[in-house]
Amino acid sequence: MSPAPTTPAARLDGATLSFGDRRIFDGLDLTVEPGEFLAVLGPNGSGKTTLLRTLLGLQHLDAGTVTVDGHAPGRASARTGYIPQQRPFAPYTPLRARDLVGLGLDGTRLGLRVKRREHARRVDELLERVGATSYADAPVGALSGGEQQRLRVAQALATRPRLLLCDEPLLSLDLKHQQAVAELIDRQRTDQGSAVVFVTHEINPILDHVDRVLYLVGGRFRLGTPDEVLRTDVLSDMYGSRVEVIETGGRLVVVGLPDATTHHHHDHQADPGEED
Ligand SMILES: Nc1ncnc2c1ncn2[C@@H]1O[C@H](COP(=O)(O)OP(=O)(O)OP(=O)(O)O)[C@@H](O)[C@H]1O
Repeated sequence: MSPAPTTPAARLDGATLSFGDRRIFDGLDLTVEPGEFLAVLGPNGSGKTTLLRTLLGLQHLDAGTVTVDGHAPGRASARTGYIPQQRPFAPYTPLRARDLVGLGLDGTRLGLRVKRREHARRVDELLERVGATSYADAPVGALSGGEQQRLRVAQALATRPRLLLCDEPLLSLDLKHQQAVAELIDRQRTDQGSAVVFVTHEINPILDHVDRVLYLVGGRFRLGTPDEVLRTDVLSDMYGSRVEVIETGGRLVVVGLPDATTHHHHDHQADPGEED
């Protein structure tokens, strides 16, 4: 049974969460419509990954509600695709490219388990979709970062998710691969109406695809189109100091961000498969 077309892909109502005395979300309301591309921006530690974990059902809120495609998030795993932050595979990882993509199908619930031939056909289709057919049988550890990332996209698309959660999927890719991976993700929403929630530090590679931006800073948020949010007055207000947004050659450059907001990573990765 497919849900009514108006069911939001994801919805947070009054989401409130603190870790100790650190407020991450305070009355966050967010509705992501099917087919919408939402970029999530903000400095280190502002709660971007925590937002994805909330939508995966891995992080409980102190108050407020969350639904994914109209259901509690933990119950929506087949409706949710997840591209985790990029960690390169170890050189001798005993998986071929096609095995990795197949894991995206195997992870679904028992009743949905597909027959072997259908499984192989679907893996081939996914490999082709991300342009990975030529290295389908290569060991994943031997592939370049960009090739590995294409496979992760294919894996996340395996269940034709209603909601695609992406945690900095362009990190450490060169410009060409950034564009290619961004386009693959974007195609999923235009072809199949998936909503995309895309965490990033760098808006420019996806600026052409983005419908709205959620900007998180210190427990506060702003939500709107890139033009509404990525502005000198809005960001200066959020950071509480002068931050300038300059547009140059179709790119947005943000100048004057406080020091603590330079790039850096946490390593609390989640495997949504564990929840099933
Ligand atoms: N389970 C947890 N327990 C305690 N603190 C946590 C937990 N999960 C996250 N935090 C803290 O909450 C804050 C937000 O973390 P989160 O990883 O969501 O930030 P982020 O915006 O994704 O940051 P980055 O850009 O550095 O990846 C951080 O200060 C982090 O240390």
